[in-house]
Amino acid sequence: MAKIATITLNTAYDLVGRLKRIELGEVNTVETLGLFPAGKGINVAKVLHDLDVAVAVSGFLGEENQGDFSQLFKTLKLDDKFQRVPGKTRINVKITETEADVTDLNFLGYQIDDASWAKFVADSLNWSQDFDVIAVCGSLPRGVSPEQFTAWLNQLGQHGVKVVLDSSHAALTAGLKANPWLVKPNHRELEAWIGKPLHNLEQIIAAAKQLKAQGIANVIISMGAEGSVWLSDQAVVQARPPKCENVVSTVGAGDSMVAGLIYGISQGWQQAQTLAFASAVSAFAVSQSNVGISDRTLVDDILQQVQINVIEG
Ligand SMILES: Nc1ncnc2c1ncn2[C@@H]1O[C@H](COP(=O)(O)OP(=O)(O)OP(=O)(O)O)[C@@H](O)[C@H]1O
Ligand SMILES: O=P(O)(O)OC[C@@]1(O)O[C@H](CO)[C@@H](O)[C@@H]1O
Repeated sequence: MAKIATITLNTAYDLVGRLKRIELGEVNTVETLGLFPAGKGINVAKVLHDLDVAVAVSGFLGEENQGDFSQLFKTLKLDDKFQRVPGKTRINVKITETEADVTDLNFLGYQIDDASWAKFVADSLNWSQDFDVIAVCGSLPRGVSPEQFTAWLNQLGQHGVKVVLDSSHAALTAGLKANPWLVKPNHRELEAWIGKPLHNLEQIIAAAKQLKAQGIANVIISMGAEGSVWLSDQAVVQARPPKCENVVSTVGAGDSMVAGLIYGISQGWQQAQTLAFASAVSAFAVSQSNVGISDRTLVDDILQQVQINVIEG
């Protein structure tokens, strides 16, 4: 069985709620409440755990409010390789409006000093050699520069480990320079990378091909309810999940997709089967407020409805 780790450099508590409509400048009463230890890599690990896969988790945690994280790792038996640093892990606020998308308020968290970063780099390069797949997910904390991130990712990929990158903005741009083994930008992130709007699937595939050509073996572009497309050395495959009619929260949909991809790859599945499964896991994710697979039979039901289209290969 493949050994898998996820790394979240900028962990977060997610404060998740729902209301009809946000009135800017007014007092808004939020109808539901959830507070979850999260951050992209931790979300990926939670989903993999629910699929019965053993996972190690790493990155940074603020020592002042680490309690719920440490508890989660114990409960889920995740191998805790997090480095504790002075200060607090940030809290990110996610509000779903009944007839709109999620509004994210992502706060700034702890500051990483040079000594902490140097320790993390040395430790992670050491333990990473025991792993087959390492997913590096989310934004950079304050104190870690894009250049430092690229240099570390380059080293991480040198021992044959498959590096999966799921990030955005500066961390994505910097991470892409290290040519990870697999990346999963969404449609908007791909537009930002190429520097122009992409209006249809043809344009998205053309841009993704350009990204792949720089030396990335697997490029998966997620497109929200429209599904996703995966370019590998073998094929270009598109997946369309059934549209979720009752979207509760799209927070973590991308993370669930990454977990589903890693799961299929670690099982040795073919590209189409892996993408179909990842699509089902992510489509299921939008029907709930927390991240994870609470009902595997529902995922299997969705899987039956995923449409797969081999575009090339
Ligand atoms: N409304 C929906 N109905 C069905 N499936 C969905 C819906 N929204 C998202 N998905 C599934 O989730 C996948 C990832 O969604 P998306 O492209 O929004 O990722 P993302 O932007 O990385 O997400 P995140 O909000 O977690 O950062 C999609 O490719 C699709 O399979
Ligand atoms: O600021 P980042 O690291 O890019 O994203 C952080 C975050 O929005 O990503 C997850 C959902 O994908 C949430 O759990 C978390 O709050």
